[in-house]
Amino acid sequence: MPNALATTPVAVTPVASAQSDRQSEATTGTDTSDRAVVFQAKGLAKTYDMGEVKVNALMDVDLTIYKGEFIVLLGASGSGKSTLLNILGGLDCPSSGTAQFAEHDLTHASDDELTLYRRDHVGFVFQFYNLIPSLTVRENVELVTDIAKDPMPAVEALGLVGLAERVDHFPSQLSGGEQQRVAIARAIVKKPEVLLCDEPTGALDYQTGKLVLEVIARINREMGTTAIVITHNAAIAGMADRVLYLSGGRIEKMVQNDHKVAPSELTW
Ligand SMILES: Nc1ncnc2c1ncn2[C@@H]1O[C@H](COP(=O)(O)OP(=O)(O)OP(=O)(O)O)[C@@H](O)[C@H]1O
Repeated sequence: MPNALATTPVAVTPVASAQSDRQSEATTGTDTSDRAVVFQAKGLAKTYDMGEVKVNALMDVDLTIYKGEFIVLLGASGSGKSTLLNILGGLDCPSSGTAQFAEHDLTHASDDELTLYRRDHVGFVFQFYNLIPSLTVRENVELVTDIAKDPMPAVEALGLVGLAERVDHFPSQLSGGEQQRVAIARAIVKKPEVLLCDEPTGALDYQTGKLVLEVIARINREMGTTAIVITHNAAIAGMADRVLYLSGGRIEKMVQNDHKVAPSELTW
């Protein structure tokens, strides 16, 4: 089987991209033409076929995401946010349309190719931290450094999330916010190009949620990691470069923020 991820070159022309991007650029006057494209989706659709019932989770999504952007995905429950994130992260495949990561074709990739794609390029953070309770904080992060191509030391990643002093503790000895920061360290230790976060503050209180958002913003700012964050909290939109509003499986609106707000300044 051809290695679609490794071999499919794609001529990407950012300005001639999605209608919704043109709408965003027209609205904000932002010129993104000189920036590298990380993700490009065209006519993306996902239908879950449940026999008699078909669920159109995603429809007609055109989207271009640029290197280093901080994107927030907002939308009602069931609007397709996780479906879109999962396709971009190689956890799911579209029913039609195309999705590209840089020069890699995600649409026709095999399971093995998607596994390699996720391993080499993507860091995931979910609402629940999924740490292994019997391993220390350092060992949880080293699970990734053991298989990654060019990781940073686990302790360095834990330093970036402010947990250098806690490396020999077990998850049960940490608060929820600290465990989520370990999960972020585990996601970024392999220096992924993209960090995909599905409701990373969903299980956290106000102050702890802000701390976790600060960490994600710092990774985005200091490592240049493209970040896409799903949230139900509209206040978080203020920290994004660009906000995508999903409704009924479609991108309803995109808004470019002229000024980003630091998470510490957000209120809700
Ligand atoms: N594996 C699946 N099988 C069938 N339907 C699914 C599946 N996954 C998602 N869906 C449906 O697709 C639609 C979009 O779901 P998705 O999880 O992407 O929404 P969401 O915006 O992330 O919602 P939430 O904010 O509640 O997490 C929903 O109607 C959902 O029920």
